[in-house]
Amino acid sequence: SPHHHLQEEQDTPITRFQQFLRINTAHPNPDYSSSVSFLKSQALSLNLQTQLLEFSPNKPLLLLTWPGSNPSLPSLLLNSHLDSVPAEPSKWLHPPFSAVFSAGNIFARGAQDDKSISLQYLEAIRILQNDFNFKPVRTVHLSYVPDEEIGGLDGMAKFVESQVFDELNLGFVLDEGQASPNDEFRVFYADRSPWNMVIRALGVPGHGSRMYDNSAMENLMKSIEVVSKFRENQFDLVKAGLASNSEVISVNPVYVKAGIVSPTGFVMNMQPSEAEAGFDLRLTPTADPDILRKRIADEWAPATRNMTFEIIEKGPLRDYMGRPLMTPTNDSNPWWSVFKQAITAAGGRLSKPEILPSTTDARFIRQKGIPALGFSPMKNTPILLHDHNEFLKDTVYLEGIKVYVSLIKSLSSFEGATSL
Ligand SMILES: CSCC[C@H](NC=O)C(=O)O
Ligand SMILES: [Zn+2]
Ligand SMILES: [Zn+2]
Repeated sequence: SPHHHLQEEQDTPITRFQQFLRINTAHPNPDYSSSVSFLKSQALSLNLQTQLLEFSPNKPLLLLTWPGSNPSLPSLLLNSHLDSVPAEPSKWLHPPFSAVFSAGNIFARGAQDDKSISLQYLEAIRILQNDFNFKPVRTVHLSYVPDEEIGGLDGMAKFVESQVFDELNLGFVLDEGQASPNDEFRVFYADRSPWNMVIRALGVPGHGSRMYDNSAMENLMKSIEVVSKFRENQFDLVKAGLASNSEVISVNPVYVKAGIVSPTGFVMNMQPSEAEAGFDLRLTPTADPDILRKRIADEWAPATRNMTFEIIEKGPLRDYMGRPLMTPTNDSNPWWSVFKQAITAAGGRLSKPEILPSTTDARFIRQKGIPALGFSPMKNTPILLHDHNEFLKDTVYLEGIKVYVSLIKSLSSFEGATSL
């Protein structure tokens, strides 16, 4: 239709957002090269410097730079990730990488997490250049990193250890947050840290009809009961209003694996000699990892019941000084008041700073001792990251750009001392 034709011809913040969302960045094969080309062309139109880094084969990291008038001051970094979690198209109203515009909402995997901020940063810079003729004092960098959704080990974790990163001389970093269902923006000063835990049981095999002690399944089920009790105690704190969701340690079972399998299915009359279960654990920044490990060894997977366990720590728990990975949100952090004032100046209100229930690449930045806040300006928006039918409203997206105009303006022209 002519109308459709007209829409395709337009180049607006919304059509640029749709174009970016149409790149299939889902794991396990995110199309990094198309995303990088798209972002590079945007960067060129803004006269930003571009640097393509590659810390792992075929996992590019795009670094953009808007030089400040006083490059000796610590710089600002606006970070986002290039990749997305997968989607199940059959469970969506619209194909997840079609970026369909429907009743004001743009539907796509990545609309909230986190392609919105990837482009809002750039759109804000476009406005600052074109409408305000603004020139930053501090240099502003933008990083587009691979692999955040699978732990960041080939992305941000390697970037922060590089010489390029050191030479950025970063003073403050903004990374992604989560949507806010109410009228206040949310801001995150810490992440919970993930542990992948597998517990395994060995036990006495035997005929499916026999009752005896110490089968692998019995041993595993006893453990699952103990873990469930711990989970319930943590969750009770939340339900009683004594802690928020992200202020307790979460543990959730994600798989169980056992049974003797034949080509026709599970053998029903044999009790297996091995069984295992996997759990997603999230530790609060101040949780004591040694105490938790001891609890796991003593109570969740006791050797006395032929149990073993394995923990894979997905990233750091402490910074180089041994401190929990938390960015101060008080007067000890000069960036905090600049951040807060910039939100107010944009007409926004902030809710009390929170710990993020999930995990982002900001933990690698905080580990280096650099202050970082998680922030995605999406208010009056349902929290749909990793969910079906992820969407963002056009007006929310556009208002977010204005918030970043204010933030980039304030943070990059702040000339006070900033060492924490
Ligand atoms: C093991 S690190 C995984 C990071 C991931 N980040 C976003 O969802 C998360 O699960 O929180
Ligand atoms: Zn994300
Ligand atoms: Zn995510």
